[in-house]
Amino acid sequence: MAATLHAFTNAAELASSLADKVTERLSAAITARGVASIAVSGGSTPKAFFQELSTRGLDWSKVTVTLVDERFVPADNERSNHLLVANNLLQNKAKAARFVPLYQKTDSAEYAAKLATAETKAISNPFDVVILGMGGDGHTASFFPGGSNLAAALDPATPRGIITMEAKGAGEPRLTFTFSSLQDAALLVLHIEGAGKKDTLAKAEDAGEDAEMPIRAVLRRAASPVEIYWAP
Ligand SMILES: O=C(O)[C@H](O)[C@@H](O)[C@H](O)[C@H](O)COP(=O)(O)O
Repeated sequence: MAATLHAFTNAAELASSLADKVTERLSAAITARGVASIAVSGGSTPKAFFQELSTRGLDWSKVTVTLVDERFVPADNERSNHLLVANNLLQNKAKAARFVPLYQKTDSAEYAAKLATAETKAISNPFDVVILGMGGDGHTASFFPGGSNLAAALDPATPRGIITMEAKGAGEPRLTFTFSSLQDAALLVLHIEGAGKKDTLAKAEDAGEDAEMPIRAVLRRAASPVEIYWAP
């Protein structure tokens, strides 16, 4: 499906525009179905956007927020995406939203993935909004090049749900929604910032295997149009 680039002068302008777009989509879902869902990525890029979105006026009590992926660490660990979202998105008006974590206090990431799949099954699918990030190596979600479950994660036949991923550069074991869970969101966004990520995107848009730069699976095979939000 096609990708559209939305380029902004600076990160603040991008954050405000993306917050408006997401608010519009979530509000439309609430009007249509009475509920809305959004899955967001972690990392450093989305902080300003989360803070902007947290101030927007919509019926947050009807919104379920979850994560595209999570590090297998508890929510009080500084590497936790849950902590990032709690501190930057689930505040102000967005405090009223329901949050569904991926991390589960279990002995293994595999068992946590099983529990998280059951926990997240009830969230509307497709998602109303998915916000993806991208690493400099072309990973997105926890679809890392060389990842332990990369083929399964990117396989459109893999059922919706959470699987584990281990990879060099990923740090702890990861819990990630599969490609099939994310690729048909009503609003599918790739949020990247900086010249380096723009270069990575250009490389990803070139020929090559999806497995080499997993963001390619989204750019090439997502059922939904990919809205790329970029600022220098
Ligand atoms: O858990 C994570 O780290 C994210 O889900 C991951 O996919 C992130 O979006 C990219 O690694 C980009 O991270 P930055 O925004 O920090 O560059």
